[in-house]
Amino acid sequence: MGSQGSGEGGGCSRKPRFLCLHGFRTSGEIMRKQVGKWPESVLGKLDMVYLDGPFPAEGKSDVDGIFDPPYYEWFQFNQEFSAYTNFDECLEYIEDYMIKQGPFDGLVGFSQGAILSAGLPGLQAKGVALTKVPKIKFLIIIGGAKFKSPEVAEDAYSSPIQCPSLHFLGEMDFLKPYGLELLEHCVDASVIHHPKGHTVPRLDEKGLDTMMNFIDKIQNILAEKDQPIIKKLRKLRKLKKLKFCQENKLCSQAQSQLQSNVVIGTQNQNNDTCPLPNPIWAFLQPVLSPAIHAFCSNPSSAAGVGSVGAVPSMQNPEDISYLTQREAAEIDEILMGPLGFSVDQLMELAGLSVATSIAEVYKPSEYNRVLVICGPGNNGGDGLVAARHLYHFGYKLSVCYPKRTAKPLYAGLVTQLESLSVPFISVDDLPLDLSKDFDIIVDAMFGFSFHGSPRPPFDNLIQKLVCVNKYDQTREKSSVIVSVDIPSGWHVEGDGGVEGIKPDMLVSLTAPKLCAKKFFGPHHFLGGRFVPPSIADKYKLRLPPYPGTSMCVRIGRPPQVDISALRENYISPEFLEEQVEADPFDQFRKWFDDVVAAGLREPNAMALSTATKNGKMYTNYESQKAHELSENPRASLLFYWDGLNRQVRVEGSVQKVSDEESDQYFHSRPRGSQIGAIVSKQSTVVPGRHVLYDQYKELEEKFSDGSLIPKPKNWGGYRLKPELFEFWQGQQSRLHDRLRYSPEEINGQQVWKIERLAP
Ligand SMILES: NC(=O)C1=CN([C@@H]2O[C@H](COP(=O)(O)OP(=O)(O)OC[C@H]3O[C@@H](n4cnc5c(N)ncnc54)[C@H](O)[C@@H]3O)[C@@H](O)[C@H]2O)[C@@H](O)CC1
Ligand SMILES: [K+]
Repeated sequence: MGSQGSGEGGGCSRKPRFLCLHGFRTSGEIMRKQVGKWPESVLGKLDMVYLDGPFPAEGKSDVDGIFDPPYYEWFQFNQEFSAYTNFDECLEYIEDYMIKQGPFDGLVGFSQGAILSAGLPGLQAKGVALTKVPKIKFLIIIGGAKFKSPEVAEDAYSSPIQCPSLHFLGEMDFLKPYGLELLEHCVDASVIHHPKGHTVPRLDEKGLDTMMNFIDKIQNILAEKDQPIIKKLRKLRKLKKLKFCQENKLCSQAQSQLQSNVVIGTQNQNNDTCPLPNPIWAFLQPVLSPAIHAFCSNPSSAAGVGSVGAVPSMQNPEDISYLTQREAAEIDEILMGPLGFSVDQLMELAGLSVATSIAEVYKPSEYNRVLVICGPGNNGGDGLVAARHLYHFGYKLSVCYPKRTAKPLYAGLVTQLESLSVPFISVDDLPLDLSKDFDIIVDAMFGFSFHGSPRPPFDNLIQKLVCVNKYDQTREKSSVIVSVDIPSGWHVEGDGGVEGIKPDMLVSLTAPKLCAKKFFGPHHFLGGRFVPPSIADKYKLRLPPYPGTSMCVRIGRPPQVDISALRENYISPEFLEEQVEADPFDQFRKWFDDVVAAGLREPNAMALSTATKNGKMYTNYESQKAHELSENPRASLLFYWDGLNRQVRVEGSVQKVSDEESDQYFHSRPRGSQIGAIVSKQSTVVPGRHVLYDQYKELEEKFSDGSLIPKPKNWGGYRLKPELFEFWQGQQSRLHDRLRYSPEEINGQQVWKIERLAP
């Protein structure tokens, strides 16, 4: 009575298993043929089992002469379809089959089989049917509708259908209006529209795309459900990572800054990056002690104190969740309904994310003139907020907002911009070629509520943006287009190709929408850091974590760059001999204060470089620093402050500090760092991170009573006595400032000689 498909079970990559319920007075075999029109790329991904209805056809079949008998029916009904016969028997029959041949993940139904399939999850939830088999997780409904029997319908639709469902709606299908009613009742529905009538249609390109997305989605859900252990492990790993990072605060930014400079700072190796411990103040107060301490955990290797926490990023776009239009709107409703957010709040955060994403990629020194084009809805509101933040970040803003929304929120956003003297430009006053007047064009016209084709004046504005791409092909430095949430004019789910705007950057908000799969520009960012776990869980969102306190995170790989073309054109204030402090310690303190005031991370991070007697610098050998220092007790420290285009290099002689001093400093550090120093036998090979972590946990427990953590014997500090300073500041056209302070004796007095060096 049933006809098996190409099943295979077990494992996390198993195919979703569907029980297929055929149409009235047809059969499992006929349905197999009907569905057989779908390509192998679909059928090969599903395990379909075709079951015959329990009752032989009691009358003529519509497919008589088209498909061979026998024909079956699931239950019988009166003329109005309002009363059923043998319905309970039908339910029992299906349950019985599912017990014997299951488990099944979902149901595929056509016509009467579709009405039945779509009603079963509700009946199951009510405890009326399928009580002895696992919950139905997915539905594929072809030419379906709701039950007409009020009695059955009451049980079947007492709550919305929660499981993911895919609905086929035929333009010519007499059941289409009822199919739409059913659709309304489904919480997580995707739809394939087709031009045919009441039939199982072939899949056109668009339909195939929707089907593949649906299959992807259910496979992911199954993988999650089938892998609770892996999930737990992943969670555990995340937790461990978080904990470890919290206790080892050396920022990766400092690391990369240092690496990007001349001195390569590889922790534990010849050139160390280490946050300067508290005794830096000894250096900053030269009267007391003109020396720098570089504390290292192992005098035989002289290494840094922190650990480098990698900034998390989601490199593979395939690993990310994409939302349908419906899901995006639903999340919006949940956030602003039960979760208590207001639209102003979300808009502010969304707009800030857009501004920070832009600032991360396009520096105001190079891309200064920004035009924000705002649409009539919330996407336009995000644009207005982003414009305000960009203004404060140092960009020169203009806004085009042709269809203003008469709500206080929007009026407020406009007033805020007007008070900053940001010009509002009408569509007519925009130049023909936007790329002449603007470096960045922010497309905030339409977001996830866009439907159909753009109406005036947005049709023209979108056309203008399409032209920007064209004009710019001839220019050396092109203007860039940044789209907020969705490239305006694109269908939210990516249907119908992506003919229009081709943005350079897309900032997806909350989660990328399906159309973002077709974004191939160089910069895809995610913003809207307000999604609570309840939503992430409900929609099974897989999104990259935001690094640190950032409001945005890059999705996918950063664009490939031509390393030889990497060149920063620095803009810095004057740095003249006449203006600098006579004493390099004072000058250092001044710059250090600027760094602190600018809020740069880890201002005290530095690279320590040693040299052997013959002056050769080492970088990546097994740790030899202490050995080298004993051979040649000279070293150089490098402070690199990227945010201010500044760098200070200090050279001098190095001495070990007293054991008491090391001991005192060791115990001034957080207890986590103290334990970390014991655990890390610096520069020795470790079999895996877990070894360090386990030892760490063990010691943490041992010292959980607050007792004194003994300083490891081989842990101590070095003091560098500065003998030469070089202050560097990046300037335009690579005419950087370099001022060197070296000691000189004049009339028997030691003074600092200041000389400018060629860049
Ligand atoms: N949680 C969220 O989901 C958040 C969403 N936000 C933003 O809100 C956007 C969605 O906002 P809305 O729902 O207001 O919708 P949109 O901003 O996408 O656009 C809706 C407006 O566009 C008009 N429109 C639709 N199709 C059109 C067409 N073919 N021609 C001309 N006009 C058309 C509508 O009449 C309406 O005025 C998101 O994309 C995102 O940018 C953020 O503000 C905050 C958080
Ligand atoms: K947009």
